[in-house]
Amino acid sequence: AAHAFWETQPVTQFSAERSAPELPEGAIQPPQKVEDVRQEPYKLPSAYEWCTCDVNDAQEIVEVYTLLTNNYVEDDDNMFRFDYSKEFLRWALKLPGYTSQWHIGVRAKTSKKLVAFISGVPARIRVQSAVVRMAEINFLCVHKKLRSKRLAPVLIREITRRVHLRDTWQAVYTAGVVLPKPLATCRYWHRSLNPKKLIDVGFSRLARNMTMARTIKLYKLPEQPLSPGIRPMHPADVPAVTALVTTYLQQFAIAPVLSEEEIAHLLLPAAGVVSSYVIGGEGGRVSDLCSFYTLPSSIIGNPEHSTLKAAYSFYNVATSVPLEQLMTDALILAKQDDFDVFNALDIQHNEAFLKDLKFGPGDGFLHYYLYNWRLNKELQPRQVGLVML
Ligand SMILES: CCOC(=O)c1cnc2ccc(OC)cc2c1SCCC#N
Repeated sequence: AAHAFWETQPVTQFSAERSAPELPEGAIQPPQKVEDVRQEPYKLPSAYEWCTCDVNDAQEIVEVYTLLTNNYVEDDDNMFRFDYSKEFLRWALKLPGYTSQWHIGVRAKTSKKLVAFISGVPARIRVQSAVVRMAEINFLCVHKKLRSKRLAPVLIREITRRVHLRDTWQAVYTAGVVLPKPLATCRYWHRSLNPKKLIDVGFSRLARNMTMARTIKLYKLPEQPLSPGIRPMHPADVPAVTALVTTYLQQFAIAPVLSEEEIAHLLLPAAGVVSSYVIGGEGGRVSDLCSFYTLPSSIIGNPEHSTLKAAYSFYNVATSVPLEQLMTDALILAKQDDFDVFNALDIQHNEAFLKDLKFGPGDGFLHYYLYNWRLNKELQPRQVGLVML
């Protein structure tokens, strides 16, 4: 049944033979007009109704948080479940140009309980040389008790309809599962900052020839950053950081095109949400940037620890110091903020520092997908510049 759904969608099918000549790259569907888009919402099972979640409403953001913290993505061993905070969700869903029409909920008609959610935010994504207006689709979640009721395909069709109504015909999304057809398949790497806790929860194991004391020593970091002059980013840095990031992202096959407003929203430090540090260059320029976002996870069923404090590598640009040194500073700054682990995908230039900075490969993959855009060749992780929250 899952394949039946994806076979109806404008995505590259698995069956796409190594046809020669290859089908043309770019939009899969012919251009459509907004006035031809279906006006009515798709049909839900009779006990449920659509709603639009107002993330500015204190109560409604709590409902979205509660649904996700109890029912969103878990790792394969059900050891962790993402615990996106309310502040993080507001930040991720209120990107410049957002519309609450793309913050879609499903409620039980009787109890009015929120039982499912899917979101989209507008983005300009460059795919090779084409800059395409897209929706970044995220936070697809169906309550555990309503799984295999085929609600996810209805949520996907409904957000597609609402995205079409705003004259947007492409989307980008990621998933830990393989769907037709990955644009790129990336791997998570983890750098212990609190090795004892990661061993306590059973994520890491003590190496047979190592004591706990030796293991703690192995992951120990300096108290202070190595790069002279590294400091938190502040509003006056936005133009220079936008220039630095824009130049840096040119080299990747898929990357966001970010305005100053989007750089300000995404990168200006927000406690418990996103941390960004810069090294100043001459004349108000910024020569280096490192950033990471805060995404805790619930630790499922552990008597000793309930939450894992995880930092996720975001956008990092090194032009005046070695990338390894800049990322070591990111680790030091994350450790100072009491993070237990620093996570990074093998995208951007990350392969250059993962092993040397003592990251270990995770057992999870993150697949990137495009909706209604064909690329004839799968990308290598190092060709990916886009980080999805
Ligand atoms: C200690 C290393 O693992 C994680 O940080 C972690 C935490 N929470 C999760 C929740 C759901 C989940 O579902 C795939 C994975 C994790 C992971 S590993 C993959 C993310 C990264 N890095």
